[in-house]
Amino acid sequence: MQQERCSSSDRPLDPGCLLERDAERSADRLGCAAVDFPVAVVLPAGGSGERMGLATPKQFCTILNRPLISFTIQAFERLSWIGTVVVVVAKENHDLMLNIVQKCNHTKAKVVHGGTSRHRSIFSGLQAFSSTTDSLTPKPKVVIIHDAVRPFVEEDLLLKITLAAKEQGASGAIRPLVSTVIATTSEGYLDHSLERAKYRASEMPQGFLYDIIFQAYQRCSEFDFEFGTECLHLALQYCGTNAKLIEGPPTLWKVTYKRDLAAAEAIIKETLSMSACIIAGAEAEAVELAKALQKNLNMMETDVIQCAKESNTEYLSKTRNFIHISTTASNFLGTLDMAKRFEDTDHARLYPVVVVWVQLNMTKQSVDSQKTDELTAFRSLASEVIQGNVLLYGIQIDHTKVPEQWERSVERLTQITVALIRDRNAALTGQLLHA
Ligand SMILES: Nc1ccn([C@@H]2O[C@H](COP(=O)(O)OP(=O)(O)OP(=O)(O)O)[C@@H](O)[C@H]2O)c(=O)n1
Ligand SMILES: O=C(CO)[C@H](O)[C@H](O)COP(=O)(O)O
Repeated sequence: MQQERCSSSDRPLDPGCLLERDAERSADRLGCAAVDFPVAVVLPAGGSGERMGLATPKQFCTILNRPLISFTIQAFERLSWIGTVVVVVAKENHDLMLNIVQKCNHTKAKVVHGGTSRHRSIFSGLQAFSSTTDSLTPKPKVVIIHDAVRPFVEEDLLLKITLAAKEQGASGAIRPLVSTVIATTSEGYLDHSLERAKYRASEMPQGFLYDIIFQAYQRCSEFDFEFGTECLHLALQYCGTNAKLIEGPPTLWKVTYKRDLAAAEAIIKETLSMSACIIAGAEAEAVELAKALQKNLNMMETDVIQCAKESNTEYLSKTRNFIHISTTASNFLGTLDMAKRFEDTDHARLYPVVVVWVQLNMTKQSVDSQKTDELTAFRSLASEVIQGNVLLYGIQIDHTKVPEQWERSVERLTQITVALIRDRNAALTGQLLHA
């Protein structure tokens, strides 16, 4: 197997850690070493998403075929040092949530019913651990509370929050304020403004010694339950625990309005488009095209390999984008094999896998009937594998020995490939485009 790889040192970190990268694997090892006490999570997901203005509560809105809440659960579940993830939902969404848990295979998730306010829902989630009969949810030392609608939480921050909560009793993520906060008079005039540099926005996740936050909720007032928005405040007011504040990244923001869903989708798509694997076979022209494509795809981390053998599964953990170059007209058996394998394995369960079949035409001799058969077969394969979350596209490119013409074709091939990978548009699968 041949392997060539572009440098990745100047690339941004994954928001939401969608793919298992080396840095995360080592962070998880660090997490395991540093966290030698039980940690659990409560995800309040019992709201109705009024400000989103959709019939479906925002935590159940889908991004790339998967409910938003599943991304958030996965951000915790993938960490070996985190135990049970209690998901708190409204009673009427119980079955919906159980279906999501089953379909997305969220093995650490436990679903409980929430209340009429966020604080009531969080308290319900905490009570799941105080049951003496349920051995599935033993009481943790530290509990992380995180809004179900903040899908991009990374391991290093979770680790800091957890360790600070263990030391101080409470901890929370903060961000600098974007706008200045002002107080208004009852007549709608400016009363005074706060000195922005002195204040921070309180975000999530927050971490607590379980006993402290549980006691704070037991002691807090009906007014707190109904109108309060800050768990850290409850820990301070009712248990005298001053939270340690930790600055988090901008990706912690809460999906609140419709535009936030679009932004979350864009972040996920961008992250999934950061790498690709080009499978070129052994033929000289295909290898030449693979190298030209790799050079043009310089904004992505790319590997060129000869074949996608079952024994060689290393490439699977690195990317969810595959470009298969074949020179034999009408022969997409290799692509078929690969697409089927993704469908059969778990690789496409959480994120759609893109397979771009590049057909390098060495001659222009294929007759129209042959082309129609080929397209029909390709479309039927694409509609089959999309059931397993594999998005299959085709691009034809004519080989030419005229350098300028070839360069233009390769440039077009690059642009179409990038557009298909970035957009992950299900409606375009089964199309045979021409570069
Ligand atoms: N009774 C409630 C209300 C809110 N939440 C959860 O608390 C988190 C943050 O709240 P927010 O963004 O306000 O969600 P919603 O209440 O759903 O939105 P809105 O205020 O626009 O109605 C969300 O994950 C939401 O599902 C909850 O578990 N139980
Ligand atoms: O980040 C917070 C906790 O400190 C917010 O207060 C929390 O997400 C509440 O959500 P909302 O008030 O918008 O329902």
